[in-house]
Amino acid sequence: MNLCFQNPVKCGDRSSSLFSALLITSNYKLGTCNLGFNGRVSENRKNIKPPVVTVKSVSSSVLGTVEGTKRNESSVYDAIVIGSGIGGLVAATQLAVKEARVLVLEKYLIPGGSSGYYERDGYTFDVGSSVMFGFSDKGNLNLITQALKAVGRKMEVIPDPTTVHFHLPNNLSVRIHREYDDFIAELTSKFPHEKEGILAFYGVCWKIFNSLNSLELKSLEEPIYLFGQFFQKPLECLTLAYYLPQNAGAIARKYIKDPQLLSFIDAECFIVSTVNALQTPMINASMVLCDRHYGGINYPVGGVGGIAKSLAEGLVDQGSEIQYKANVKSIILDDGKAVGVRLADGREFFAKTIISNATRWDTFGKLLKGEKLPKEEENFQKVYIKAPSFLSIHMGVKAEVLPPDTDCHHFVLEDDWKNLEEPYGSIFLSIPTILDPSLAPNGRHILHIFTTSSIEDWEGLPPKEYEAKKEDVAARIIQRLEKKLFPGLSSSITFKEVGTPRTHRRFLARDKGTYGPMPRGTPKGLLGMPFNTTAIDGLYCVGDSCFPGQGVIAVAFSGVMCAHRVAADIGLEKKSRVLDVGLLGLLGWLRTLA
Ligand SMILES: NC(=O)c1ccc[n+]([C@@H]2O[C@H](COP(=O)([O-])OP(=O)(O)OC[C@H]3O[C@@H](n4cnc5c(N)ncnc54)[C@H](O)[C@@H]3O)[C@@H](O)[C@H]2O)c1
Ligand SMILES: CC(C)=CCC/C(C)=C/C=C/C(C)=C/C=C/C(C)=C/C=C/C=C(C)/C=C/C=C(C)/C=C/C=C(\C)CCC=C(C)C
Repeated sequence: MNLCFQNPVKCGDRSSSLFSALLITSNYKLGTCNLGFNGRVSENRKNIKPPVVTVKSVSSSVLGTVEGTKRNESSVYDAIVIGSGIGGLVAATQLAVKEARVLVLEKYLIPGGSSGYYERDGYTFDVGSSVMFGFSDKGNLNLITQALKAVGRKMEVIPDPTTVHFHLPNNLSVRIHREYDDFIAELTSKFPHEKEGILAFYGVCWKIFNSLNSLELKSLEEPIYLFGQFFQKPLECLTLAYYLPQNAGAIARKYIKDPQLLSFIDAECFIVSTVNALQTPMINASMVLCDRHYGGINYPVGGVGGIAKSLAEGLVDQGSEIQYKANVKSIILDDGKAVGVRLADGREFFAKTIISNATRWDTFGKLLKGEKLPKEEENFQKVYIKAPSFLSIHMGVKAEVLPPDTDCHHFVLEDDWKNLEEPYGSIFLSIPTILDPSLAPNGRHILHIFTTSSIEDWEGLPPKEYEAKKEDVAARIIQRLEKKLFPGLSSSITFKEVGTPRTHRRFLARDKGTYGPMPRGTPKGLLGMPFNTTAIDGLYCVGDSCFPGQGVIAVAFSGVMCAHRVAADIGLEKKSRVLDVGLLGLLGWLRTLA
């Protein structure tokens, strides 16, 4: 079966033929899905009409001056966002509430990217993760809740009592309880001789988390804000600066000696970073290892896809726009500055700033193809490689196959710790219907199973062999779960779709279907991770190939940071040119040390 990710209706034609057919090459009105110029729009923007772009020639050079393309004031947006993943949507909505005029261009039919959804046979499947950090009503780090609130949205959520149930070698079984004390009690019962080490390691995580939670989160590339935070919260900022270049594994080894416990901490890190603890930045580890107990993991009623839908609606309420089936093929440069984008169907749009939610590899390798790769991007690609993609199995099963009290999320690594980072070595499993039964027909559960897999394993196969291989690999993964967790699983399946790295590449437009950036060696914590500005004037990146990396809450933070930096650059926030030059230079230099 060919998996058609995310399509909420049916497996549809994702080509731009519809738009190509509609394309008129001169003086055409740009149709948008929704042009709701209502909401909090300033006086001088209230009467803005849908923009009219006069296009004399759609074949102007992507690399040089945009000859033959006339841009009038009203056709120029404050920002164009390429892609509507959570990173792109948060950047767009945060700018829109600052009264910027934003246009989001999404290749697919619905918003959300990896955080989208699709519906089949009465099931609503989350495309990606169902584990939502940052979705509580507490503190400063609930970035998903805050992003929705900024555009007047709130989703009903269901608290998850157990973040993950680990099933590990030597029959080590650990549940990550919502209550921190319950989790510590369970872990120390398995490793009583390491009680002090456990408390010390997770204690450092809390120190970092509490520092993060005390800050107002904005762009670390904007000096007025950053110096302001250092002035108001010097201890917390110094704590964060101290841990910025450090990794979780090295800190764990200061306190913990038991090799099996250290492997458990590797697994804790692997599920959020796809690498072991020695390669996982301590700030990121602290964020997830504590937020799950502080705000807790909360699942949105109706599925994860509702987050992106709500953000997209909120964006339109603010007077900005989103267009679907809008496949950006290139970024238009004018005298070295990013000024617009060109779509696969030939349409062009212009803006003061361009924000790419495509990965940095796609942005610089495809959307700016032919341009010399800037030094900063070369450095990024030296330090980070593309993490493998996933093989995903979305299934509907008869409810009775799950024992009572089954947890929602599981991580399975059966026999050998060495397999943790191997392709197909470990298995992630989410059963969101444990929390929200409305996602499946009565008497059924959803099982979303995923395991790391590389595109190289799936390329060059004729269609029949590709289909057969999908079935074969999926059957073996299902058998492993049947053996470890749910006897009778194979015979209880009522629906099954299998996606491969090729599916991820096709539907999420991510180079090699990558899950995100992964350090080539041992990184210096987060030091080498680029922020949002790029070497191209007017071009910004957002999403998981920006600081702080993979994860829905992480890309939400990158969206918040990006919006703040862009707002400062287009005059919607305070900025100091002199301080900017100093800070951006310093950060660029620090990255070269990573
Ligand atoms: N890849 C996965 O399987 C997976 C699974 C679970 C969670 N996640 C997490 O989701 C997060 C990713 O969020 P994100 O915001 O960085 O991005 P994203 O990949 O979720 O979204 C990017 C969006 O940009 C669109 N896009 C890309 N190129 C385009 C183009 N040229 N023109 C128009 N649209 C284009 C895509 O269709 C997609 O909707 C990461 O944190 C990742 O860890 C990923
Ligand atoms: C600048 C300089 C130099 C200095 C300064 C200092 C300072 C002030 C600093 C600051 C910093 C900051 C603020 C930072 C921040 C950070 C953050 C927010 C981070 C975050 C992070 C997050 C993350 C990483 C997340 C992630 C997550 C994830 C990935 C998830 C996933 C999940 C999954 C996959 C699921 C699983 C499942 C199963 C098991 C089934």
